[in-house]
Amino acid sequence: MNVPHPPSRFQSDHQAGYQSGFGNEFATEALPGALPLHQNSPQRAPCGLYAEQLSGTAFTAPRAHNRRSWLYRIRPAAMHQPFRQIDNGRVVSRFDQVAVPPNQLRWDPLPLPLPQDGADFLDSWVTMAGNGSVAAQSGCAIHLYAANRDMADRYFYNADGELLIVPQKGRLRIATELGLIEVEPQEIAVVPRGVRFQVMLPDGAARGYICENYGALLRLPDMGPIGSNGLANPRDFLTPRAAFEDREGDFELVAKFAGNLWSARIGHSPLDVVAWHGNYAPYKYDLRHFNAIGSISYDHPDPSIFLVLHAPSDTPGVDTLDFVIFPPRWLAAENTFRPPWFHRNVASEFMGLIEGQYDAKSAGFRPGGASLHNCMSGHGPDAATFDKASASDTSVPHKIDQTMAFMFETRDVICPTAHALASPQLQPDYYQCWQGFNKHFNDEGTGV
Ligand SMILES: O=C(O)Cc1cc(O)ccc1O
Ligand SMILES: [Fe+2]
Repeated sequence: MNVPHPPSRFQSDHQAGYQSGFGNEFATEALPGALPLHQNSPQRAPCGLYAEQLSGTAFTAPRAHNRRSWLYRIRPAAMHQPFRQIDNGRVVSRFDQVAVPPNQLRWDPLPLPLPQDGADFLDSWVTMAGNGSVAAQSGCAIHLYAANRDMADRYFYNADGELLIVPQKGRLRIATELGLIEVEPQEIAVVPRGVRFQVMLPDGAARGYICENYGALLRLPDMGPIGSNGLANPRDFLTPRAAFEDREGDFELVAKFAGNLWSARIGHSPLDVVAWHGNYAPYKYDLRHFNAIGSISYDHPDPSIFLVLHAPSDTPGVDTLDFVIFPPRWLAAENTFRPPWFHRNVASEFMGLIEGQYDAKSAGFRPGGASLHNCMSGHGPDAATFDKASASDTSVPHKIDQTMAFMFETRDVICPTAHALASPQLQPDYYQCWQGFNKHFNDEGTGV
């Protein structure tokens, strides 16, 4: 049933403004005086609003990691009809159902939906792979989206994890309870577990990647000997100012909870938070601001040097999830094989490409595509890249430009879904890129 609703009236104190800093204690109000001062839960909150706490970590988490926000809203979040289970579509949350091949895997980009097969951001999720467990709050799922419809009159929240959204094509306008985030390709957005939101597509269509992090909240890495500056700088992370819509109608609230999708009717927009304060909030980051650090002498550092955000495990130094990028940068290492080397890792690697070409692959890894190299599966430069880099002049620096690749790297094996293994986008001949290596070996002792 299509009931016309009044147009969205999204009100913000600074429509285009964000607050800067990673995990800061923010305070923001879309109406002057809506935020109570010096107390969270006054007997009667200002402007007739309801006060509500949203916790992202245990109440007793150490102060440095404790994340919660206080929301001052037109109606409490509890006010909606009961949820009923709906079809999960192509969203998968269990990864123990498929025998995981140790093969290197690569996929072409997902086609955008045809106009007649309209799909909004949420409809369009296709789970490609994942690990861990929603119930144990550890691991992650990796989804692709390819959408061509706004999420009009429906809203979503994910109780299973925070969402790291990596647009590859088209902008996203993510209206959340805590304010509006607009992202374009080369930017990322993170929507915390539980935060309700709606996604609009200003360009009519959009495609990208989502990492659903079931584990500890993503955070900035410690930097050790790098020092106090570099990599992703905290002030480049932007959190929206309070913005709200006061909108009544017959709307849908979709929840992802315990691995399944659920739908409830709601008679008002849940994006009705007029003011909030705290440090549990969505944010965005422009990957082009990443301060890439690399070798200025010889050899190629481990890709952990390009870590943007990570979700630590309970084992010091071992992450459940790393988000790593391969941005434009100068390569200056002398007498060095400069592209990614051949390797096998204990960790598992799911890669995507936002723009351009990735320096380990001469062809076949396309923007919007994906690759998966699991625990101890050999991979690295393809034969053409190896030949070129082995012959290049390393006495001069070389700029890798107009590219942005990324990697979701995990401690646990990344298990592809049945859908991903049967996908028409799967490249059956990917292994061929490592078949053309010539034998250079000679036993006379001095190289090739
Ligand atoms: O596999 C890849 O292309 C990612 C990667 C890049 C690199 O420079 C070193 C190791 C690594 O896994
Ligand atoms: Fe790798």
